[in-house]
Amino acid sequence: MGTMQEDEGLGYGSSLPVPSVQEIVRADPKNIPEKYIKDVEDRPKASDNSQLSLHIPIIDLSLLANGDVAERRKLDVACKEWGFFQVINHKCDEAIPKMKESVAAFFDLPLTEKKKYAMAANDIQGYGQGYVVSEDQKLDWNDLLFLMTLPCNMRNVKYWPLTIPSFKESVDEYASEIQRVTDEIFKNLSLLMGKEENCVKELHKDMKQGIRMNYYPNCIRPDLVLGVSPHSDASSITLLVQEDEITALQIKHKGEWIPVRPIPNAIVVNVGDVLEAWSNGIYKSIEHRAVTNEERSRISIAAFVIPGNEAELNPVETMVDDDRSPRIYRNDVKYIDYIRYTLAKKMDGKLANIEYLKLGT
Ligand SMILES: O=C(O)CCC(=O)C(=O)O
Ligand SMILES: [Fe+2]
Repeated sequence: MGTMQEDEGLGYGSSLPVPSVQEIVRADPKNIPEKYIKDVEDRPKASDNSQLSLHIPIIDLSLLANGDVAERRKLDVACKEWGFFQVINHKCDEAIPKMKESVAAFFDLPLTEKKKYAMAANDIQGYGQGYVVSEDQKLDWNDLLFLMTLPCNMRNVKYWPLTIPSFKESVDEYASEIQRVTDEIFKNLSLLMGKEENCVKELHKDMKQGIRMNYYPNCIRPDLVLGVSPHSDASSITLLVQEDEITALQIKHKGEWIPVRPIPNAIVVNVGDVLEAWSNGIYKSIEHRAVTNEERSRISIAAFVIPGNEAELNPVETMVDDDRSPRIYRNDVKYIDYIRYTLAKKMDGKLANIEYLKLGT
């Protein structure tokens, strides 16, 4: 592993150290420190739109892989109207449970052990909390381990808990299976965008994958806190696996928070800000958040597909039409500028981040 990378971090930004929520709950399950109690208007509401969850599109990857045109059209509608879909028949059925077990084994380690993989002051990789940039911001009910996983030369082993026997093997297998699913989705998106099938892949220049492993402790007052505050992802797409029995992820659809009810074994995929820009806003990067519950902790695993630093975020020319869809995104932003901008500010919903990519800002 190159020492340069170890010393300099990813160059994306950093996050301030805060206590482990898992330890706060372990010490006293009744204690919810003030810093985690959201302002009244930001708290999750009990009113529940779970009926709408039934309409979130389901995409069959095996049909996409067979060139099924109807399924490809479903993918188009999913990215335009929802920005979120659940993928079935992806053939990751062995890799997913192994990955979940290894992640659970990590969070089961004693705090002193986990701290050996703590984020360095200049990096977002490692064990810690996400997007903490100011001493007085409200915090999320979440601990995480973030690792760059692909390509292999991006890995920084000092953050990898290799004392867990299965960890590296599970992540290796999971990362490459998720890459296979990603490639299939990108092929289809390229065709939908009127391009050659390798177009979206090439737009990334040096495509990378980073995996955020989230641990959300249970919370005696789920009405006061959020597992993850509303945000959109600074990826091209994100592929998430979660627990089959707990509904926690919510997406903002037509102004309402809608829970994504898990389909056992499915992978939840969402459009990130980068694909929104490439598609000139035709595909939507949707705000989402996660809530907690009183009874059970929850693990989720989010694989972010990330372009190289030098990748340009210009809209693809086939998505721009002076009459029907004039260009609304800038032609002069590189990924590194964008990621630095987003990580430097508090994670406060989608608008602020995506605005940076739009014309006239
Ligand atoms: O845990 C979840 O369901 C959402 C996680 C998420 O949005 C993220 O890690 O970016
Ligand atoms: Fe997210």
